[in-house]
Amino acid sequence: MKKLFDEVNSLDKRCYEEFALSEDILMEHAASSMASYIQENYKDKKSILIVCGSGNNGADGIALARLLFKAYDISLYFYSKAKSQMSQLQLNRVNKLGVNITDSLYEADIIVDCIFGSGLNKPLKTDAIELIEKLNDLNSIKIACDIPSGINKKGQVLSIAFESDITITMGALKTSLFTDVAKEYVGDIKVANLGLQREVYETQTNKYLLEKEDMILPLRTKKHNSHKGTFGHLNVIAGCKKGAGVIAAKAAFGFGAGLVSVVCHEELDLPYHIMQTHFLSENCTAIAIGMGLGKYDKKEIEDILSKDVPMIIDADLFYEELILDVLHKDIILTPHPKEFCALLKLCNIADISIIELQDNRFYYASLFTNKYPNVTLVLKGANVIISKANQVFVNSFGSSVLSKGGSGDVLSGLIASLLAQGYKSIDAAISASLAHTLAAKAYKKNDYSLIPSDLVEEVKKL
Ligand SMILES: NC(=O)C1=CN([C@@H]2O[C@H](COP(=O)(O)OP(=O)(O)OC[C@H]3O[C@@H](n4cnc5c(N)ncnc54)[C@H](OP(=O)(O)O)[C@@H]3O)[C@@H](O)[C@H]2O)[C@@H](O)CC1
Ligand SMILES: Nc1ncnc2c1ncn2[C@@H]1O[C@H](COP(=O)(O)OP(=O)(O)O)[C@@H](O)[C@H]1O
Ligand SMILES: [K+]
Repeated sequence: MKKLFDEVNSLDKRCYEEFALSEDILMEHAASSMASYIQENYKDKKSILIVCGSGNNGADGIALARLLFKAYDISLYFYSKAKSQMSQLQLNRVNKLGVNITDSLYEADIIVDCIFGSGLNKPLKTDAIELIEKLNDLNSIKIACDIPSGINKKGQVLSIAFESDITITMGALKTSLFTDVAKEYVGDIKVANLGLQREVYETQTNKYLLEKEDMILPLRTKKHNSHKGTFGHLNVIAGCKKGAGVIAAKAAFGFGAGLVSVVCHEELDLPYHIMQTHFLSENCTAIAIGMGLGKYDKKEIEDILSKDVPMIIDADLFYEELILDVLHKDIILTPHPKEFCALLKLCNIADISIIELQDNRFYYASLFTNKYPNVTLVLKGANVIISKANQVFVNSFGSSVLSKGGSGDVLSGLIASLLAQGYKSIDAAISASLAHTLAAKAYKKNDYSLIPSDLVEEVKKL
């Protein structure tokens, strides 16, 4: 996993104070990382338009113009006059070289957005909105310097933002690049070193971006003397919408649980390898409950929730007060944003709209897991936030391939399967979430066509 930071100003400050690096050195490395990236990846391209604002994000762009001068046909466009000390210094340097400064926006092969970076501190004015709109309409390769202009430090987009293909971010990865809203704009994210190796530049953090290597698949090869019970017995509680529980059960079986039973009073038409019971199995090693629950018998659900068995809770139960009785336990919750808003309200943490939540996902996820430190929260979305106590992990591998009914049930099944096989809650949540999104990534048919069973088939091949 890679470290994530809410801000890097303090990290830059440490470079000046502890390592005697100057702002000029840091900026030279920032610009030079962008120059190398462009030269390595776009050898065949000719023209580059660099669009600058008045602060140091603009200064990065002016320095980039100097570094690529003569290697490409470079033009600088100024949204506003160079104001910061560094941008004036950089401007002085390019003026001496004779870099072209233009007042027209044209479709260069590459556009580099250096209008606003971490200093965006107020809503965009109309002229900035119009500028970004025009840039977005151009059919160029689009690179954002540090962060696409229009995204603020919290990862919010108040009006519009630059739609980049690549964001080259300075020093370290920031949480603002991993909100659901930002995902529409950031493209591929690269990190530029600022004159120090990343491990030296970075300090401690409690937030991490998950990588493929963080997925630990159930390993059977070390368990030779095994039988089905070795790999756990999952009980999935089916409710009114029985399909949800059945999807979860199938996903769980495909992900390694030795036995999977669906608990339901009505007779179900299940595949032969999935069992049905009317009550919890004596030997069950994990429970999945909530998906498709609908109307239920309160006493029966209370009884199930009171069991001392690893448990994942999903969907309809986030609207029920019953859930308050188990939030002190080591359980996993997998709400989507609407369900999480309902849960926050039930817990008296906040009464907020989905928009407010989506604008502050990290904040509310942490508020919740700080209040309930034994719970592992999997807050679903374009970038899934997994949090326990004060630790936060982000899974950014998902895509709209997953925007289909039933995708969440597959995720619940995968998590439940790992719980049944003995994973700790946080490990089950991380590995299953990665398996879920990487399976979707591996799906090769048309984006729109995925059904839950396709996802399970891809999970089997990971
Ligand atoms: N620190 C370092 O060592 C390194 C920093 N680096 C780079 O510096 C960047 C941060 O630079 P920064 O702090 O100068 O801020 P930046 O993003 O250029 O914007 C500030 C300017 O924009 C203006 N402005 C703001 N909002 C506005 C609005 N809505 N509409 C209109 N104007 C608005 C604001 O105006 P003011 O608030 O003064 O009115 C000010 O003039 C960072 O992202 C990275 O690229 C790298 O080189 C690595 C080393
Ligand atoms: N655009 C997207 N990008 C990434 N992941 C997505 C996207 N849309 C949906 N997902 C994922 O798909 C799943 C949907 O879950 P949910 O809404 O609970 O579905 P359901 O209840 O119908 O099974 C979540 O894991 C979510 O993170
Ligand atoms: K920018």
